[in-house]
Amino acid sequence: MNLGAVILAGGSGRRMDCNIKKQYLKINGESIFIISLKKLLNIKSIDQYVLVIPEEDKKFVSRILKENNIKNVKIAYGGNRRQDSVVNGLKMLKSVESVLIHDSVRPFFKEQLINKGIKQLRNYSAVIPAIPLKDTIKKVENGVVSKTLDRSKLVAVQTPQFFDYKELLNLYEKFNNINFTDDSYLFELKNKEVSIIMGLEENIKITTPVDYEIAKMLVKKGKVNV
Ligand SMILES: Nc1ccn([C@@H]2O[C@H](COP(=O)(O)OP(=O)(O)OP(=O)(O)O)[C@@H](O)[C@H]2O)c(=O)n1
Ligand SMILES: C[C@](O)(CO)[C@H](O)COP(=O)(O)O
Repeated sequence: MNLGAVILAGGSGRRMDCNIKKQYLKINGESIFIISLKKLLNIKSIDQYVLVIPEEDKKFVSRILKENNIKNVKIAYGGNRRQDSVVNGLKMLKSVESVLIHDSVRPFFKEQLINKGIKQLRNYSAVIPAIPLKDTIKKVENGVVSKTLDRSKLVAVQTPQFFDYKELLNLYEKFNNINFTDDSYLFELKNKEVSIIMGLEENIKITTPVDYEIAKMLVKKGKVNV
Protein backbone atom coordinates (compact mmCIF):
# COMPACT_ATOMS: atom_id res chain seq x y z
CA MET A 1 0.00 0.00 0.00
CA ASN A 2 1.35 3.40 -0.98
CA LEU A 3 0.54 5.67 1.97
CA GLY A 4 0.65 9.47 2.14
CA ALA A 5 0.48 11.62 5.25
CA VAL A 6 -1.04 15.09 5.48
CA ILE A 7 0.11 16.90 8.62
CA LEU A 8 -2.00 19.92 9.45
CA ALA A 9 -0.27 22.97 10.86
CA GLY A 10 -2.21 25.59 8.93
CA GLY A 11 -4.46 26.90 11.68
CA SER A 12 -4.32 30.13 13.63
CA GLY A 13 -4.90 28.73 17.13
CA ARG A 14 -7.52 31.25 18.23
CA ARG A 15 -8.59 29.23 21.27
CA MET A 16 -5.01 29.20 22.55
CA ASP A 17 -5.24 32.98 22.77
CA CYS A 18 -1.48 33.46 22.48
CA ASN A 19 0.70 35.79 20.40
CA ILE A 20 2.27 32.85 18.57
CA LYS A 21 0.31 30.20 16.65
CA LYS A 22 -0.05 27.17 18.92
CA GLN A 23 1.65 24.73 16.52
CA TYR A 24 4.88 26.75 17.00
CA LEU A 25 4.74 26.69 20.82
CA LYS A 26 7.51 24.58 22.30
CA ILE A 27 7.40 21.49 24.44
CA ASN A 28 10.74 20.32 25.77
CA GLY A 29 12.52 22.80 23.48
CA GLU A 30 10.81 21.68 20.29
CA SER A 31 7.88 23.18 18.36
CA ILE A 32 4.72 21.09 18.66
CA PHE A 33 4.37 20.62 14.89
CA ILE A 34 8.00 19.47 14.62
CA ILE A 35 7.43 16.84 17.33
CA SER A 36 4.51 15.41 15.34
CA LEU A 37 6.32 15.65 12.02
CA LYS A 38 9.50 13.96 13.28
CA LYS A 39 7.52 11.11 14.81
CA LEU A 40 5.68 10.56 11.51
CA LEU A 41 8.92 10.78 9.51
CA ASN A 42 10.21 7.82 11.54
CA ILE A 43 7.34 5.59 10.47
CA LYS A 44 8.56 3.36 7.67
CA SER A 45 5.12 2.56 6.23
CA ILE A 46 4.54 6.19 5.20
CA ASP A 47 5.79 6.94 1.68
CA GLN A 48 5.00 10.65 1.18
CA TYR A 49 4.54 13.63 3.44
CA VAL A 50 2.73 16.93 3.03
CA LEU A 51 2.93 19.56 5.74
CA VAL A 52 0.19 22.20 5.59
CA ILE A 53 1.21 25.59 6.96
CA PRO A 54 -0.12 29.16 6.92
CA GLU A 55 1.19 30.78 3.73
CA GLU A 56 2.40 33.84 5.62
CA ASP A 57 4.75 31.62 7.67
CA LYS A 58 6.54 29.95 4.75
CA LYS A 59 9.97 31.48 5.44
CA PHE A 60 9.72 30.90 9.17
CA VAL A 61 8.69 27.25 8.72
CA SER A 62 11.29 26.49 6.06
CA ARG A 63 13.94 27.83 8.44
CA ILE A 64 12.72 25.51 11.22
CA LEU A 65 12.66 22.54 8.83
CA LYS A 66 16.21 23.34 7.74
CA GLU A 67 17.43 23.66 11.33
CA ASN A 68 15.97 20.21 12.00
CA ASN A 69 17.44 18.79 8.80
CA ILE A 70 13.98 17.76 7.63
CA LYS A 71 13.80 17.02 3.91
CA ASN A 72 11.38 15.17 1.65
CA VAL A 73 8.34 16.95 3.01
CA LYS A 74 6.15 18.83 0.55
CA ILE A 75 4.60 22.07 1.70
CA ALA A 76 0.97 23.05 1.09
CA TYR A 77 -0.72 26.22 2.26
CA GLY A 78 -3.64 26.27 4.66
CA GLY A 79 -7.11 27.56 3.94
CA ASN A 80 -9.67 29.34 6.10
CA ARG A 81 -11.14 26.14 7.51
CA ARG A 82 -9.38 22.95 8.59
CA GLN A 83 -11.16 21.14 5.76
CA ASP A 84 -9.71 23.62 3.20
CA SER A 85 -6.24 22.90 4.53
CA VAL A 86 -6.87 19.16 4.23
CA VAL A 87 -7.91 19.40 0.58
CA ASN A 88 -4.87 21.55 -0.26
CA GLY A 89 -2.68 18.90 1.36
CA LEU A 90 -4.42 15.98 -0.35
CA LYS A 91 -3.87 17.54 -3.78
CA MET A 92 -0.10 17.59 -3.23
CA LEU A 93 0.12 13.81 -2.83
CA LYS A 94 1.04 11.85 -5.95
CA SER A 95 -0.09 8.28 -6.74
CA VAL A 96 -0.97 7.19 -3.23
CA GLU A 97 -3.62 4.60 -2.46
CA SER A 98 -4.23 5.66 1.11
CA VAL A 99 -3.74 8.70 3.26
CA LEU A 100 -3.52 9.51 6.91
CA ILE A 101 -4.49 12.95 8.13
CA HIS A 102 -3.06 14.21 11.37
CA ASP A 103 -3.49 17.35 13.45
CA SER A 104 0.08 18.45 14.18
CA VAL A 105 -1.19 19.70 17.55
CA ARG A 106 -1.70 16.10 18.68
CA PRO A 107 1.95 15.23 19.27
CA PHE A 108 1.38 12.26 21.62
CA PHE A 109 0.09 9.63 19.19
CA LYS A 110 2.00 6.35 19.03
CA GLU A 111 3.27 4.28 16.12
CA GLN A 112 1.06 1.37 17.26
CA LEU A 113 -1.99 3.54 16.60
CA ILE A 114 -0.82 4.11 13.04
CA ASN A 115 -0.13 0.41 12.53
CA LYS A 116 -3.63 -0.42 13.75
CA GLY A 117 -5.16 2.19 11.43
CA ILE A 118 -3.26 0.92 8.39
CA LYS A 119 -4.28 -2.66 9.14
CA GLN A 120 -7.94 -1.72 9.47
CA LEU A 121 -7.81 0.15 6.13
CA ARG A 122 -7.65 -3.26 4.43
CA ASN A 123 -11.34 -3.69 5.32
CA TYR A 124 -12.69 -0.13 5.37
CA SER A 125 -12.27 3.10 3.39
CA ALA A 126 -12.31 5.23 6.53
CA VAL A 127 -10.77 4.42 9.91
CA ILE A 128 -10.64 6.75 12.90
CA PRO A 129 -9.35 6.48 16.46
CA ALA A 130 -11.76 7.29 19.27
CA ILE A 131 -12.00 6.97 23.03
CA PRO A 132 -14.90 6.61 25.46
CA LEU A 133 -16.22 9.81 27.05
CA LYS A 134 -15.56 10.62 30.68
CA ASP A 135 -18.18 13.34 31.13
CA THR A 136 -21.93 13.21 30.80
CA ILE A 137 -22.98 14.97 27.61
CA LYS A 138 -26.17 17.00 27.42
CA LYS A 139 -27.87 18.73 24.54
CA VAL A 140 -28.70 22.35 25.29
CA GLU A 141 -31.30 24.55 23.61
CA ASN A 142 -31.91 28.20 24.54
CA GLY A 143 -29.71 27.85 27.62
CA VAL A 144 -31.53 24.85 29.08
CA VAL A 145 -30.97 21.12 28.80
CA SER A 146 -33.18 19.49 26.22
CA LYS A 147 -31.73 16.00 26.44
CA THR A 148 -29.13 13.83 28.17
CA LEU A 149 -27.37 11.76 25.57
CA ASP A 150 -26.61 8.07 26.07
CA ARG A 151 -22.88 8.23 26.78
CA SER A 152 -22.37 4.54 26.07
CA LYS A 153 -23.10 5.26 22.40
CA LEU A 154 -20.77 8.27 22.12
CA VAL A 155 -17.01 8.54 21.60
CA ALA A 156 -14.45 11.34 21.32
CA VAL A 157 -12.69 11.25 17.98
CA GLN A 158 -8.96 11.79 17.38
CA THR A 159 -6.42 11.88 14.60
CA PRO A 160 -4.56 10.34 12.80
CA GLN A 161 -7.46 9.32 10.60
CA PHE A 162 -6.98 6.89 7.73
CA PHE A 163 -8.69 6.89 4.35
CA ASP A 164 -8.79 5.51 0.86
CA TYR A 165 -7.19 8.44 -0.95
CA LYS A 166 -9.37 8.53 -4.09
CA GLU A 167 -12.62 8.14 -2.17
CA LEU A 168 -11.72 10.93 0.22
CA LEU A 169 -10.68 13.31 -2.56
CA ASN A 170 -13.89 12.56 -4.50
CA LEU A 171 -15.98 13.25 -1.42
CA TYR A 172 -14.12 16.48 -0.84
CA GLU A 173 -14.88 17.59 -4.40
CA LYS A 174 -18.55 16.70 -3.99
CA PHE A 175 -19.20 18.26 -0.58
CA ASN A 176 -17.04 21.31 -0.88
CA ASN A 177 -19.76 23.66 0.39
CA ILE A 178 -20.61 22.17 3.78
CA ASN A 179 -18.75 22.68 7.06
CA PHE A 180 -17.44 19.80 9.14
CA THR A 181 -14.80 19.27 11.80
CA ASP A 182 -13.39 15.85 10.91
CA ASP A 183 -12.85 14.25 7.54
CA SER A 184 -14.65 10.99 8.28
CA TYR A 185 -17.92 12.95 8.35
CA LEU A 186 -17.87 12.89 4.55
CA PHE A 187 -18.12 9.11 4.61
CA GLU A 188 -21.09 9.30 7.00
CA LEU A 189 -22.85 11.58 4.51
CA LYS A 190 -22.56 8.84 1.89
CA ASN A 191 -23.66 6.16 4.39
CA LYS A 192 -20.26 4.52 4.19
CA GLU A 193 -18.99 2.70 7.24
CA VAL A 194 -16.37 4.49 9.31
CA SER A 195 -14.43 2.00 11.37
CA ILE A 196 -13.37 2.89 14.91
CA ILE A 197 -10.07 1.84 16.46
CA MET A 198 -9.24 2.52 20.09
CA GLY A 199 -7.53 5.89 20.46
CA LEU A 200 -5.19 6.95 23.24
CA GLU A 201 -6.24 9.00 26.22
CA GLU A 202 -2.95 10.93 26.08
CA ASN A 203 -3.41 11.77 22.37
CA ILE A 204 -4.87 15.15 23.29
CA LYS A 205 -5.41 18.01 20.88
CA ILE A 206 -3.56 21.01 22.26
CA THR A 207 -6.33 23.56 21.86
CA THR A 208 -6.45 25.84 24.92
CA PRO A 209 -3.85 27.19 27.38
CA VAL A 210 -4.83 24.45 29.86
CA ASP A 211 -4.13 21.77 27.23
CA TYR A 212 -0.68 23.27 26.69
CA GLU A 213 0.09 23.12 30.42
CA ILE A 214 -1.15 19.50 30.57
CA ALA A 215 0.98 18.63 27.53
CA LYS A 216 4.14 20.07 29.11
CA MET A 217 3.37 18.25 32.37
CA LEU A 218 2.87 14.90 30.61
CA VAL A 219 6.28 15.28 28.97
CA LYS A 220 7.99 16.43 32.17
CA LYS A 221 6.60 13.46 34.08
CA GLY A 222 7.66 11.06 31.34
CA LYS A 223 4.08 9.97 30.66
CA VAL A 224 4.39 10.45 26.89
CA ASN A 225 7.14 10.14 24.30
CA VAL A 226 8.15 13.09 22.19
N1 LIG B 1 -7.55 26.39 8.63
C1 LIG B 1 -6.97 25.45 9.38
C2 LIG B 1 -7.43 25.16 10.68
C3 LIG B 1 -6.77 24.18 11.41
N2 LIG B 1 -5.70 23.55 10.89
C4 LIG B 1 -4.97 22.57 11.69
O1 LIG B 1 -5.85 21.56 12.13
C5 LIG B 1 -5.47 21.08 13.41
C6 LIG B 1 -6.64 21.04 14.36
O2 LIG B 1 -7.31 22.28 14.38
P1 LIG B 1 -7.54 23.19 15.65
O3 LIG B 1 -7.06 22.57 16.89
O4 LIG B 1 -8.93 23.69 15.61
O5 LIG B 1 -6.52 24.39 15.31
P2 LIG B 1 -6.83 25.91 14.98
O6 LIG B 1 -7.87 26.02 13.94
O7 LIG B 1 -5.51 26.48 14.73
O8 LIG B 1 -7.37 26.41 16.39
P3 LIG B 1 -8.63 27.35 16.72
O9 LIG B 1 -9.83 26.59 16.20
O10 LIG B 1 -8.60 27.48 18.19
O11 LIG B 1 -8.41 28.65 15.98
C7 LIG B 1 -4.33 21.99 13.89
O12 LIG B 1 -3.12 21.27 13.79
C8 LIG B 1 -4.38 23.17 12.97
O13 LIG B 1 -3.11 23.76 12.72
C9 LIG B 1 -5.27 23.83 9.59
O14 LIG B 1 -4.31 23.23 9.13
N3 LIG B 1 -5.92 24.78 8.87
C1 LIG C 1 -10.27 16.18 13.68
C2 LIG C 1 -10.43 16.43 15.16
O1 LIG C 1 -9.18 16.56 15.77
C3 LIG C 1 -11.11 15.22 15.77
O2 LIG C 1 -11.34 15.44 17.12
C4 LIG C 1 -11.25 17.65 15.44
O3 LIG C 1 -12.56 17.48 14.98
C5 LIG C 1 -10.66 18.93 14.92
O4 LIG C 1 -11.56 19.97 15.20
P1 LIG C 1 -11.19 21.49 15.30
O5 LIG C 1 -12.50 22.21 15.24
O6 LIG C 1 -10.32 21.79 14.14
O7 LIG C 1 -10.56 21.69 16.62
